[in-house]
Amino acid sequence: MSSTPTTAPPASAANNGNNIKVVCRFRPMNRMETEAQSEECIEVDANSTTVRMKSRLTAGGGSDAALSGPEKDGFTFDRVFPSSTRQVEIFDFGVKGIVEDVMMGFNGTLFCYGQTGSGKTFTMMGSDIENAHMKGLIPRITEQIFASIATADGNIEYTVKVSYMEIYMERIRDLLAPANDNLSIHEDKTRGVYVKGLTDVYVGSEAEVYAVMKAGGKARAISATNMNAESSRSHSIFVVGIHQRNVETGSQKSGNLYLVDLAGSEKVGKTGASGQTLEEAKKINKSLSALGMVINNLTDGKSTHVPYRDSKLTRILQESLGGNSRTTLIINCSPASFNEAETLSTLRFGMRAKSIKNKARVNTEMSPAELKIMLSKIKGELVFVDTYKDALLGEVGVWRTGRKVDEPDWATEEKVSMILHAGGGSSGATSTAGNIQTPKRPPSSMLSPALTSVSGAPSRSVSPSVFGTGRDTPSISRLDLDEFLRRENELNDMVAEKASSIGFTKLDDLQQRWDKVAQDRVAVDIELKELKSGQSRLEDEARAAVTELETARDRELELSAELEAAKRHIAELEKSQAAAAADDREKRKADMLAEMIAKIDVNAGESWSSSSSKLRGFLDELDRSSTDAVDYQEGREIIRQHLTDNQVLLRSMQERVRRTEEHLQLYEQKHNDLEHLLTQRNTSYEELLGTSLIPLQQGEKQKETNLHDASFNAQYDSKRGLLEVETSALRRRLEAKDEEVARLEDTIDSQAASIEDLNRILADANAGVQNGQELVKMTQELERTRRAAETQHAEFEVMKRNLVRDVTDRCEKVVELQIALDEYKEKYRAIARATNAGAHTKKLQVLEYNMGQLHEVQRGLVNQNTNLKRELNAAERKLAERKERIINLERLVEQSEAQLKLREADLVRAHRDLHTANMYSEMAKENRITQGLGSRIAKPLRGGGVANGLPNTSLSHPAVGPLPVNAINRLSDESNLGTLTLKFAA
Ligand SMILES: Nc1ncnc2c1ncn2[C@@H]1O[C@H](COP(=O)(O)OP(=O)(O)OP(=O)(O)O)[C@@H](O)[C@H]1O
Repeated sequence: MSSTPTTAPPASAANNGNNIKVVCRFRPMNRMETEAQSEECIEVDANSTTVRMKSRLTAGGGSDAALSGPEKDGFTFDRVFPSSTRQVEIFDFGVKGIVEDVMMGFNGTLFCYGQTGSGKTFTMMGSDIENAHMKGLIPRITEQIFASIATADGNIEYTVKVSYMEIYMERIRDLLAPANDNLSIHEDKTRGVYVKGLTDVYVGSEAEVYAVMKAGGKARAISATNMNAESSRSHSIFVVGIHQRNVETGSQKSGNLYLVDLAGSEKVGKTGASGQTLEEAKKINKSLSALGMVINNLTDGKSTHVPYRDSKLTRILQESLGGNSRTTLIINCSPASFNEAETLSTLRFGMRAKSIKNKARVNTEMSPAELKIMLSKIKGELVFVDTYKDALLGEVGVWRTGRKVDEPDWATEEKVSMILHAGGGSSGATSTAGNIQTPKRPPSSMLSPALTSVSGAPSRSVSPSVFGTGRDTPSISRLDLDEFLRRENELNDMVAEKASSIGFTKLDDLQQRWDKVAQDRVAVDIELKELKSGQSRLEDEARAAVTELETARDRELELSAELEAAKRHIAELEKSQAAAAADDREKRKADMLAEMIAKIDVNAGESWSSSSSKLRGFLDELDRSSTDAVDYQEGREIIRQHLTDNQVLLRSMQERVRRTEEHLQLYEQKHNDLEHLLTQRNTSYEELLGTSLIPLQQGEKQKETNLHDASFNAQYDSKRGLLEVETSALRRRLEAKDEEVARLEDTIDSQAASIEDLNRILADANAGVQNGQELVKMTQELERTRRAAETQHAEFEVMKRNLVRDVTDRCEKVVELQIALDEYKEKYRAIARATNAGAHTKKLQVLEYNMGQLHEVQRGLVNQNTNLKRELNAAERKLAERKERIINLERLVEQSEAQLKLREADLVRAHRDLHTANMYSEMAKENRITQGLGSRIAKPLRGGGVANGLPNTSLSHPAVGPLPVNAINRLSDESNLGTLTLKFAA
C-alpha cells in the first residue's frame, strides 16, 4: 500500500492559506523584572493582532522618521495575547485547528520560540497538568485527540502513538529510553524525515499520554539559571502519530503532530551561565541561529538553498518549515523593559516566520480496491492519450508527405474518445472495484490517417518531504535521490554507532577518571586541610601581630601625650623663665640705675639738695625775721654762715663749670680736628681732581676715568655727607653745651650777684644797726633778695633736673649694656650646662629615643602585617583555586555517575525488554495472548461515532478483544491512570 498525499485544504488553513500561523504571547512580569523596576515596553492594539514597542530601541536613531516597517507600524501576527491571557484561549485560537488537521491526516507542528524564561514550557506543558486552568497545550491537545476519536466515524480505526525526544548539546536523546542519547536522523520516500530507533509508545487514553509525558519529562535536561529556576537546556519534541484506517474501504490516513518546546535563547551575561550551562547555552544559541537561517532563506525569496542540515533541530523540523505540515508558531515574550532587546528580537523572528509558506497534504494510503479503481482509471486515460497521440502522429505523417488533411479528418479528442467507446475501450470510469477492465487501444485502422505507437508513464513526483520545496536539489533524479537517501541513512547510522561505541569506551575511561578523580580528591583534601591549618595559623599570627600593633600604638599614643605634656611644661617654664628674666632684668636695671644715680648724687645731688634746703631754711628764716623781732646779731651770724656755705657751693659749682668748660674745650678740639680733617679731605680731593684732569686732557682712557671719577665722587659725597652729618650733630651738641654753660654762667653770675647782695646787706646791716627804718628797708631788700634767690633756686632746680636726666640716660645705657652682658654670660653658662646634658634634657632625649624605637617597632609590625596579609591572600587564592578544582572534579564525578546510572538503567531496561519479549514470544507461540501487550504494540481504537455520524459511546478493537489498561505501566508505576474511558469491543 502506498501513501499518497492529497492536496485538500486543511481545516485550519481556511483563513490563512498555507502560511505558518504565528501567535505572540506575553507572560506577566516576573519577580526579577518587578524588582528591577521594569516597565511595560509594549502596547497591544485593540484588535489584538499588532504589538508595538513603546521605546525607541526599535531603531538606530530613535526618531520616528528613522523607523520603518514593523518597528514603526508594529508587529502584526495572527493574534497577540497579552499577559492576562488564559491557557485555554491560546489553545482555542492557535492549536485546535491543527489538531483537527492532524485528525484529517495532515502533519502538524506547534512550536514555541522565545528567550529563556519567557514561558515556552508554561505554554506547552502548563504549570500543572491536572489543573484545568493551568494545564498547557499538550494536555489539551491530548484531550482533543481522544475526544475526536470518541466522536469519529465508527468505521474508522485509530492508533495513537507518542514518542518524546530532546536535542541536547546537538545530540538526539530518546526521553523514553534515555540511554539512547545519540539517535540519528533518517529520511526516506514514504516516511520523510524521521529519527531512527526512537521509542514509540502506543497509547489509548489521555492518562497514558500523561504518564509518558511525565516519564519523559523526568529525563529532561533542566538547570537553574539567573533567568529561570528551571530552564530547559534542550529542545524537546513530543510527537503524536495518529493513524486511521477505514475498516470498510481499507483506506488509511496518518498525521504526525510535532509539539516542540524550544530551549530559550539567552544572553549568557544575563543568565549567568558558566561551565556546563555555558556550553549548553552555546549549543542552544547555535541551533537557534540555524533555525533563524532556515527561516531567512525560506522567506527572503532569493536563496536557492535552505540549510536544514545545519542542525539537528532544523533537520527534524524540515517538514514543519516550508514542507508538508500545518504549523503554528507561538512566540513567547516578556513585556518588561528589562528584556526589551530580547523581546524585539523575538518579534522580528516571528515576523519573518510568518511569511513561510508550507505545502500541507493529507497523508493517505488507499485500500487495494481503491488502488485498483485508480489503476484502471489511469490505464484508461493512458490508452486514450496513446490513441490520441497515434492519431496526431498519423496526421502529422500525412502532412509531412505534402498531402493535405481535410479538416473533418483532423484528429481531435472527441473523435478519439468516440472511437475508443465504439471499439469497447474503457477510460476506467466505468470500471468497478471488483471488475476492472484494462482499456484496449483501438485498432490503428480506426485512427486516421496513420498511427505510430509511443508509450510513456507519468513519473511519481519526488517525495515532498525531502524535496517538496524544490530548493534543496532541484535537478536530482529519482534514482539518484534513492541512492542519496540510502547512503545518507547508512552514514548517519555509522556516525551514531561510532558515537555510541565511543560512549561505551568512554565509560571505561570515565571509570578510570573517576578513580583518578577520587585519588586526586583525597590528595586535594589533605592539601586543603594543610592549607586550612596554615591559613588558621597565619590568621592567628596576623591577629597576634594586630594586637601587638595596637598595644604599640596605644603606648605610642601615651608617650606622645606625655611628650606633648613635657614640651608644654618646658614651654611654660621657658615662658615663665623669660618673664622672670624680664622682670629680673627690669629690677636689676632699676637697682643698678638707682645705685649709679645714687653714687652720682652723693657728690653733687646731695650737696645741691642740702644747699638748696639750707637756702630754703635761710629764706624761711628771713621770712620769719621780717615778721618777728629778730636779734640782728644772731641774724648776722646766720647770714654769714649761709654765706660761707654758699661760697663753698659756689666753688663747687665753679669747679663743675670749669670741668664742663674743659669738656667743651675737648669738644671744640674735636670739632676743630674734624674740620681740619674735612679741609684735608677737600684738599686731597681737589688735588686728586687736578691729577685726574691731566689724563682727561690727554683724551685717553676717557671712559675709565669718568667711571673712576664718578665712583670717587660718589665715595667722596657719601663721606662728605657722613662727615657733615657728624659735624652738624657735634655742632648741635656743642651748641647745647654752650647754652648749658651759658645757663650755668648765668646761674653763677646770679649766685655771685646774690652773694654780693648778701654781702652788701650784711654791710648795710653792720652799718645801720641802729636805724629801725633802715631795718625795714633791709627787710624789704631781704624780701627782694629772697625772691631773687627763689628764682635762682628754681632755675637751679631745672638745671639740676636736666643734668640728672642726662646722667640717668647714660646710666640706663650702661646698665642695659651690663644686663646684656650678664644675659650673654647666662646664656653661655646655660649652653655650658646644656652640653653637660641636664636631667631634663636627658629625660627628653630618653623620650625621643623611646619614640624612635617605637616607630621602628611599629614599622616592623606594619611590614609584618603586610607580609602576613600578602601570604593570607596567596593562601586564599590557592584555596579558591583548589576549591574550583574540587568543584570541577566533583562535577566530572557527577557527570560520570549520571552516565553510569543511565547505562545501568539502560541495561536494566534492556533486560526487562528482553524478558518481556521472550515472554510474549512464548505466549504468542502458545496463542495465549490475553493480556499484557507492551506499549510498543499497537492499540487500535475504534471511532466512537457510528458510520452515519451519530455518536457511539463504545470504541472497539477489531481483533484482539479487551485491551490492557496497564499498557504503559512500564513507563510510570506511580501514574494514576484510572480506568480507560474508551471501551474496546471483543
Ligand atoms: N503566562 C504565564 N503566566 C504565569 N506564569 C508564567 C507564564 N509564563 C511563564 N510563567 C512562569 O515563568 C517562569 C518561566 O517560564 P518557563 O519555564 O515556561 O520559561 P521557558 O521559556 O520555558 O524558559 P527556558 O527556555 O529557560 O526553559 C515559570 O515559573 C513559569 O511558571
